Amino acid sequence: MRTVAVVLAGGTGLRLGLGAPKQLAAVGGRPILARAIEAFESAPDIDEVIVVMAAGHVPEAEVIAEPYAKVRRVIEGGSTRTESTLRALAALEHEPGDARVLFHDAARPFVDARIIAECVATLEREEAVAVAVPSSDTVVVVEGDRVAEMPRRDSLRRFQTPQGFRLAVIRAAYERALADPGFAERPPTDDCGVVHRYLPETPIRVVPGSEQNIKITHPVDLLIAEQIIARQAEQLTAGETGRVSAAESGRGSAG
Ligand SMILES: Nc1ccn([C@@H]2O[C@H](COP(=O)(O)OP(=O)(O)OP(=O)(O)O)[C@@H](O)[C@H]2O)c(=O)n1
Ligand SMILES: C[C@](O)(CO)[C@H](O)COP(=O)(O)O
Repeated sequence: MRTVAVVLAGGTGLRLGLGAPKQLAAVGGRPILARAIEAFESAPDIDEVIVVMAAGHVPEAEVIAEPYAKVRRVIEGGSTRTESTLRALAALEHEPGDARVLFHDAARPFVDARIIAECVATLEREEAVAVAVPSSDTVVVVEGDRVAEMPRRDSLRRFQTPQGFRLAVIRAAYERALADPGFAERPPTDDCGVVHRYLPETPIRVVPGSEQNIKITHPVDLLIAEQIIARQAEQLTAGETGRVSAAESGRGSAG
Protein backbone atom coordinates (compact mmCIF):
# COMPACT_ATOMS: atom_id res chain seq x y z
CA MET A 1 0.00 0.00 0.00
CA ARG A 2 1.50 3.34 -1.05
CA THR A 3 1.89 6.29 1.28
CA VAL A 4 2.02 9.81 -0.15
CA ALA A 5 3.01 12.85 1.89
CA VAL A 6 1.50 16.18 0.87
CA VAL A 7 3.50 19.19 2.02
CA LEU A 8 1.04 22.07 2.18
CA ALA A 9 2.93 25.23 1.25
CA GLY A 10 0.11 27.18 -0.35
CA GLY A 11 -0.04 29.96 2.23
CA THR A 12 1.42 33.44 2.02
CA GLY A 13 2.57 33.89 5.62
CA LEU A 14 0.62 37.06 6.45
CA ARG A 15 1.10 36.72 10.22
CA LEU A 16 4.86 36.36 9.85
CA GLY A 17 4.85 39.45 7.66
CA LEU A 18 7.98 38.83 5.56
CA GLY A 19 6.26 40.00 2.38
CA ALA A 20 6.85 36.59 0.80
CA PRO A 21 5.62 33.08 1.67
CA LYS A 22 7.32 32.09 4.93
CA GLN A 23 8.13 28.58 3.67
CA LEU A 24 10.68 30.15 1.29
CA ALA A 25 12.49 31.87 4.18
CA ALA A 26 15.61 30.26 5.62
CA VAL A 27 16.10 29.08 9.19
CA GLY A 28 19.55 27.78 10.12
CA GLY A 29 20.62 28.66 6.56
CA ARG A 30 18.06 26.43 4.77
CA PRO A 31 14.52 27.15 3.53
CA ILE A 32 11.71 26.09 5.85
CA LEU A 33 10.17 24.25 2.87
CA ALA A 34 13.36 22.24 2.28
CA ARG A 35 13.43 21.15 5.92
CA ALA A 36 9.79 20.01 5.79
CA ILE A 37 10.35 18.07 2.53
CA GLU A 38 13.56 16.53 3.90
CA ALA A 39 11.68 14.97 6.85
CA PHE A 40 9.48 12.96 4.46
CA GLU A 41 12.24 12.30 1.90
CA SER A 42 14.23 10.52 4.61
CA ALA A 43 11.24 8.63 6.06
CA PRO A 44 11.45 5.01 4.80
CA ASP A 45 7.65 4.56 4.85
CA ILE A 46 6.97 7.46 2.46
CA ASP A 47 6.80 6.61 -1.26
CA GLU A 48 6.11 10.02 -2.78
CA VAL A 49 5.98 13.66 -1.73
CA ILE A 50 3.70 16.22 -3.37
CA VAL A 51 4.40 19.89 -2.68
CA VAL A 52 1.45 22.28 -2.89
CA MET A 53 2.90 25.76 -3.36
CA ALA A 54 1.43 29.25 -3.16
CA ALA A 55 0.27 30.68 -6.48
CA GLY A 56 3.04 32.55 -8.27
CA HIS A 57 5.82 30.75 -6.37
CA VAL A 58 5.80 27.28 -7.94
CA PRO A 59 9.14 27.79 -9.78
CA GLU A 60 10.91 28.72 -6.49
CA ALA A 61 9.46 25.62 -4.82
CA GLU A 62 10.59 23.48 -7.77
CA VAL A 63 14.15 24.70 -7.29
CA ILE A 64 14.00 23.91 -3.55
CA ALA A 65 12.44 20.47 -4.19
CA GLU A 66 14.84 19.53 -7.00
CA PRO A 67 17.34 17.56 -4.84
CA TYR A 68 14.61 15.36 -3.35
CA ALA A 69 13.92 12.22 -5.40
CA LYS A 70 10.52 11.53 -3.80
CA VAL A 71 9.13 14.90 -4.94
CA ARG A 72 7.76 14.27 -8.38
CA ARG A 73 5.10 16.98 -8.41
CA VAL A 74 4.95 20.60 -7.27
CA ILE A 75 1.43 21.89 -7.81
CA GLU A 76 -0.23 25.24 -7.25
CA GLY A 77 -2.27 25.68 -4.08
CA GLY A 78 -5.64 27.34 -3.55
CA SER A 79 -6.58 30.46 -1.63
CA THR A 80 -7.40 28.55 1.58
CA ARG A 81 -5.78 25.58 3.28
CA THR A 82 -8.75 23.35 2.47
CA GLU A 83 -8.58 24.41 -1.21
CA SER A 84 -4.92 23.46 -1.24
CA THR A 85 -5.84 20.05 0.20
CA LEU A 86 -8.51 19.65 -2.49
CA ARG A 87 -5.91 20.32 -5.21
CA ALA A 88 -3.68 17.65 -3.71
CA LEU A 89 -6.62 15.22 -3.68
CA ALA A 90 -7.23 15.97 -7.37
CA ALA A 91 -3.56 15.21 -8.05
CA LEU A 92 -4.07 11.86 -6.28
CA GLU A 93 -7.19 10.87 -8.24
CA HIS A 94 -5.55 7.76 -9.73
CA GLU A 95 -4.47 6.35 -6.35
CA PRO A 96 -6.59 3.52 -4.86
CA GLY A 97 -8.88 4.29 -1.94
CA ASP A 98 -6.80 2.29 0.52
CA ALA A 99 -3.64 4.33 -0.21
CA ARG A 100 -2.44 6.41 2.74
CA VAL A 101 -1.98 10.16 2.57
CA LEU A 102 -0.33 12.40 5.16
CA PHE A 103 -0.99 16.15 5.01
CA HIS A 104 1.75 18.22 6.58
CA ASP A 105 2.14 21.98 7.09
CA ALA A 106 5.27 23.21 5.30
CA ALA A 107 5.41 25.68 8.18
CA ARG A 108 6.33 22.80 10.57
CA PRO A 109 9.93 22.07 9.56
CA PHE A 110 10.84 20.09 12.71
CA VAL A 111 8.51 17.12 12.35
CA ASP A 112 10.56 14.06 13.28
CA ALA A 113 10.97 10.50 12.02
CA ARG A 114 9.17 8.98 15.02
CA ILE A 115 6.01 11.04 14.39
CA ILE A 116 5.91 10.16 10.69
CA ALA A 117 6.49 6.45 11.37
CA GLU A 118 3.72 6.37 14.01
CA CYS A 119 1.26 8.06 11.66
CA VAL A 120 1.97 5.58 8.86
CA ALA A 121 1.83 2.58 11.21
CA THR A 122 -1.47 3.79 12.67
CA LEU A 123 -2.99 3.99 9.17
CA GLU A 124 -2.35 0.28 8.70
CA ARG A 125 -5.22 -0.42 11.11
CA GLU A 126 -7.11 2.93 11.32
CA GLU A 127 -8.67 5.29 8.79
CA ALA A 128 -7.55 8.62 10.24
CA VAL A 129 -4.71 9.79 12.44
CA ALA A 130 -3.78 13.10 14.05
CA VAL A 131 -0.75 14.30 15.98
CA ALA A 132 -1.27 16.25 19.20
CA VAL A 133 0.43 17.56 22.33
CA PRO A 134 -1.11 18.45 25.70
CA SER A 135 -1.85 22.09 26.37
CA SER A 136 0.29 23.73 29.05
CA ASP A 137 -2.00 26.78 29.10
CA THR A 138 -5.53 26.78 30.43
CA VAL A 139 -7.74 27.12 27.34
CA VAL A 140 -11.09 28.87 27.58
CA VAL A 141 -14.05 29.60 25.32
CA VAL A 142 -14.86 33.30 25.21
CA GLU A 143 -17.98 35.08 24.03
CA GLY A 144 -17.31 38.74 23.47
CA ASP A 145 -14.92 39.58 26.32
CA ARG A 146 -16.41 37.09 28.80
CA VAL A 147 -15.35 33.56 29.64
CA ALA A 148 -18.15 31.24 28.55
CA GLU A 149 -16.61 27.84 29.15
CA MET A 150 -13.54 26.39 30.80
CA PRO A 151 -12.99 22.87 29.43
CA ARG A 152 -10.90 20.53 31.59
CA ARG A 153 -7.30 20.99 30.54
CA ASP A 154 -6.43 17.33 30.90
CA SER A 155 -8.83 16.51 28.05
CA LEU A 156 -7.43 19.19 25.73
CA ARG A 157 -4.74 18.72 23.10
CA ARG A 158 -3.13 21.02 20.55
CA PHE A 159 -3.16 19.57 17.04
CA GLN A 160 -0.03 19.50 14.94
CA THR A 161 0.62 17.85 11.59
CA PRO A 162 0.91 15.44 9.82
CA GLN A 163 -2.73 14.44 9.70
CA GLY A 164 -3.18 11.15 7.88
CA PHE A 165 -6.03 9.33 6.22
CA ARG A 166 -6.95 6.45 3.99
CA LEU A 167 -7.62 8.24 0.70
CA ALA A 168 -11.20 6.94 0.48
CA VAL A 169 -11.99 8.60 3.82
CA ILE A 170 -10.60 12.04 3.11
CA ARG A 171 -12.16 11.98 -0.38
CA ALA A 172 -15.58 11.12 1.09
CA ALA A 173 -15.27 13.83 3.76
CA TYR A 174 -14.45 16.53 1.20
CA GLU A 175 -17.20 15.29 -1.12
CA ARG A 176 -19.74 15.89 1.67
CA ALA A 177 -18.08 19.20 2.59
CA LEU A 178 -18.38 20.49 -0.96
CA ALA A 179 -22.08 19.63 -0.97
CA ASP A 180 -22.57 21.79 2.15
CA PRO A 181 -23.17 25.49 1.37
CA GLY A 182 -21.89 26.35 4.88
CA PHE A 183 -18.47 24.80 4.26
CA ALA A 184 -16.89 27.69 2.32
CA GLU A 185 -18.33 30.20 4.80
CA ARG A 186 -16.89 28.45 7.87
CA PRO A 187 -14.26 25.93 6.80
CA PRO A 188 -12.62 23.79 9.48
CA THR A 189 -9.03 24.83 10.25
CA ASP A 190 -7.58 21.49 9.15
CA ASP A 191 -8.26 18.19 7.39
CA CYS A 192 -9.16 16.32 10.59
CA GLY A 193 -11.74 19.05 11.10
CA VAL A 194 -13.28 18.18 7.72
CA VAL A 195 -13.43 14.47 8.61
CA HIS A 196 -14.76 15.18 12.12
CA ARG A 197 -17.51 17.47 10.80
CA TYR A 198 -18.60 15.48 7.75
CA LEU A 199 -17.79 11.88 8.75
CA PRO A 200 -18.32 12.06 12.52
CA GLU A 201 -18.55 8.26 12.74
CA THR A 202 -14.89 7.94 11.62
CA PRO A 203 -12.58 7.61 14.62
CA ILE A 204 -9.48 9.80 14.46
CA ARG A 205 -6.63 8.15 16.36
CA VAL A 206 -4.30 10.57 18.14
CA VAL A 207 -0.54 9.92 18.38
CA PRO A 208 1.84 12.03 20.47
CA GLY A 209 3.42 15.02 18.77
CA SER A 210 6.45 16.94 19.94
CA GLU A 211 7.01 20.38 21.44
CA GLN A 212 9.64 20.90 18.73
CA ASN A 213 7.10 20.35 15.96
CA ILE A 214 6.16 24.03 16.03
CA LYS A 215 4.27 25.88 13.32
CA ILE A 216 6.23 28.94 12.29
CA THR A 217 3.45 31.48 12.40
CA HIS A 218 4.53 34.68 14.21
CA PRO A 219 7.92 36.50 14.11
CA VAL A 220 8.96 35.07 17.51
CA ASP A 221 8.70 31.56 16.03
CA LEU A 222 11.72 32.31 13.80
CA LEU A 223 13.80 32.92 16.94
CA ILE A 224 12.53 29.69 18.49
CA ALA A 225 13.32 27.85 15.22
CA GLU A 226 16.93 29.07 15.27
CA GLN A 227 17.25 27.86 18.88
CA ILE A 228 15.84 24.43 17.98
CA ILE A 229 18.36 24.13 15.13
CA ALA A 230 21.24 25.22 17.39
CA ARG A 231 20.21 22.62 19.99
CA GLN A 232 19.89 19.89 17.36
CA ALA A 233 23.43 20.72 16.13
CA GLU A 234 24.75 20.54 19.71
CA GLN A 235 23.05 17.19 20.26
CA LEU A 236 24.50 15.86 17.00
CA THR A 237 28.01 16.96 17.97
CA ALA A 238 27.61 15.51 21.48
CA GLY A 239 26.32 12.25 19.96
CA GLU A 240 29.22 12.05 17.53
CA THR A 241 31.76 12.86 20.24
CA GLY A 242 30.09 10.22 22.43
CA ARG A 243 30.30 7.64 19.64
CA VAL A 244 33.98 8.46 18.98
CA SER A 245 34.81 8.20 22.71
CA ALA A 246 32.93 4.90 22.95
CA ALA A 247 34.79 3.57 19.91
CA GLU A 248 38.10 4.78 21.31
CA SER A 249 37.45 3.23 24.71
CA GLY A 250 36.37 0.03 22.93
CA ARG A 251 39.68 -0.08 21.06
CA GLY A 252 41.51 0.59 24.30
CA SER A 253 39.91 -2.29 26.18
CA ALA A 254 40.31 -4.70 23.24
CA GLY A 255 43.91 -4.03 22.65
N1 LIG B 1 -4.08 28.58 0.98
C1 LIG B 1 -3.30 27.93 1.81
C2 LIG B 1 -3.06 28.39 3.12
C3 LIG B 1 -2.18 27.68 3.94
N2 LIG B 1 -1.57 26.58 3.45
C4 LIG B 1 -0.52 25.91 4.25
O1 LIG B 1 -1.06 25.45 5.48
C5 LIG B 1 -0.06 25.49 6.48
C6 LIG B 1 -0.58 26.15 7.76
O2 LIG B 1 -1.02 27.45 7.44
P1 LIG B 1 -0.51 28.81 8.09
O3 LIG B 1 0.48 28.57 9.15
O4 LIG B 1 -1.73 29.60 8.40
O5 LIG B 1 0.29 29.47 6.87
P2 LIG B 1 -0.06 30.78 6.07
O6 LIG B 1 -1.43 30.68 5.50
O7 LIG B 1 1.06 30.95 5.11
O8 LIG B 1 0.03 31.89 7.21
P3 LIG B 1 -0.94 33.12 7.51
O9 LIG B 1 -2.26 32.50 7.94
O10 LIG B 1 -0.26 33.86 8.59
O11 LIG B 1 -1.07 33.90 6.23
C7 LIG B 1 1.14 26.26 5.92
O12 LIG B 1 2.21 25.39 5.66
C8 LIG B 1 0.58 26.89 4.67
O13 LIG B 1 1.53 27.08 3.62
C9 LIG B 1 -1.83 26.11 2.17
O14 LIG B 1 -1.27 25.09 1.76
N3 LIG B 1 -2.69 26.80 1.37
C1 LIG C 1 -3.38 22.15 10.91
C2 LIG C 1 -2.93 22.97 12.09
O1 LIG C 1 -1.54 23.18 12.01
C3 LIG C 1 -3.19 22.16 13.36
O2 LIG C 1 -2.82 22.89 14.46
C4 LIG C 1 -3.63 24.31 12.17
O3 LIG C 1 -5.00 24.14 12.34
C5 LIG C 1 -3.36 25.17 10.94
O4 LIG C 1 -3.92 26.45 11.15
P1 LIG C 1 -3.47 27.71 10.27
O5 LIG C 1 -4.29 28.86 10.75
O6 LIG C 1 -3.73 27.32 8.85
O7 LIG C 1 -2.02 27.92 10.56
